[in-house]
Amino acid sequence: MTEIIDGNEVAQGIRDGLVAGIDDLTAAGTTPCLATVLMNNDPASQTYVSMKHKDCEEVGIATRDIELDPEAPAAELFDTVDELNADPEVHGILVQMPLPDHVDEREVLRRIDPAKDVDGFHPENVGRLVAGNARFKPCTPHGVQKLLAAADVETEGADAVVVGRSNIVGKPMANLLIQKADGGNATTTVCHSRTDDLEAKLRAADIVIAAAGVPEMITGDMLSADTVVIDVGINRVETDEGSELVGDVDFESAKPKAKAITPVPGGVGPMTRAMLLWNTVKAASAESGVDVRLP
Ligand SMILES: Nc1nc2c(c(=O)[nH]1)N[C@@H](CN(C=O)c1ccc(C(=O)N[C@@H](CCC(=O)O)C(=O)O)cc1)CN2
Repeated sequence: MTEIIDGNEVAQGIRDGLVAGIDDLTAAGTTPCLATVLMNNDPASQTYVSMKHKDCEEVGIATRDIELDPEAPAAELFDTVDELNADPEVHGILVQMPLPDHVDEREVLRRIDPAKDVDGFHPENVGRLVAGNARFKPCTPHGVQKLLAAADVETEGADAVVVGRSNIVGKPMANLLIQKADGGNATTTVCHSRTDDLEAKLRAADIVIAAAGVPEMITGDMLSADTVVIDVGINRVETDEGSELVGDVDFESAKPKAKAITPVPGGVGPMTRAMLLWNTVKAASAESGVDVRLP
């Protein structure tokens, strides 16, 4: 019987597991605080940011909610980041992606204080992750690791295939899977739009992480029996009945082939949010010197 890995349930467990540490930090005079900066009018981004704030409120993390006009000059965003970097009450800074075309994303990410970079996208933090000494693991791949662990999926010795090579998911995911650490030690192949014979690579995989951003591109006939399938894609598509969210995996055809599979929605998305809280608590703990146990 195929296991459906419930991301909402695993994320709730992470949030519950953070509360004691947040209470300890707050009692010691440091309430963890996440600042989000939104500079686009995309309804999906607005939803994600408001969900992040709601999650923070549930566990006792304070928030700052900054919205900038998408047409404002890039300097306004840089100034905002500088102010948040200098604010001792802010422990985590998240600039919601995507940014408007006139803003250089790399320049923004370089500007965030690496100790407050709870997305883990600053070059210093990317370098630390690659070197096996991560400060903040990027939230989506970290969430995938937690989902695999919750489903008792052994990565050590497994053949893992990551489909997608983005800086946010594909590259850090592959790096985590090859680390000499829990949730790593997998033999990892990264596939992308120029990969020859993707199907052969997928059929040879024990674990498939789909993060290509192409709706339902991976179908059941491309998979071997008993593959673990983690679907990172979150694509809004139009249907006769309106619009719906689908993953990069065609869930209905993949489910009977898979040993375990994540749904969309309710799979990786909630974990991305939960691991953002995790990183914010880690940042507050490091800044205050108060050690807390992280779930
Ligand atoms: N600064 C960042 N920007 C973006 C990131 C990121 O990690 N950091 N990732 C993505 C989007 N993302 C986070 O912001 C994100 C996507 C989806 C969800 C989520 O909870 N999805 C739900 C469905 C929500 C809905 O109903 O629309 C689910 O899958 O169940 C959370 C976060 C791009 N930008």
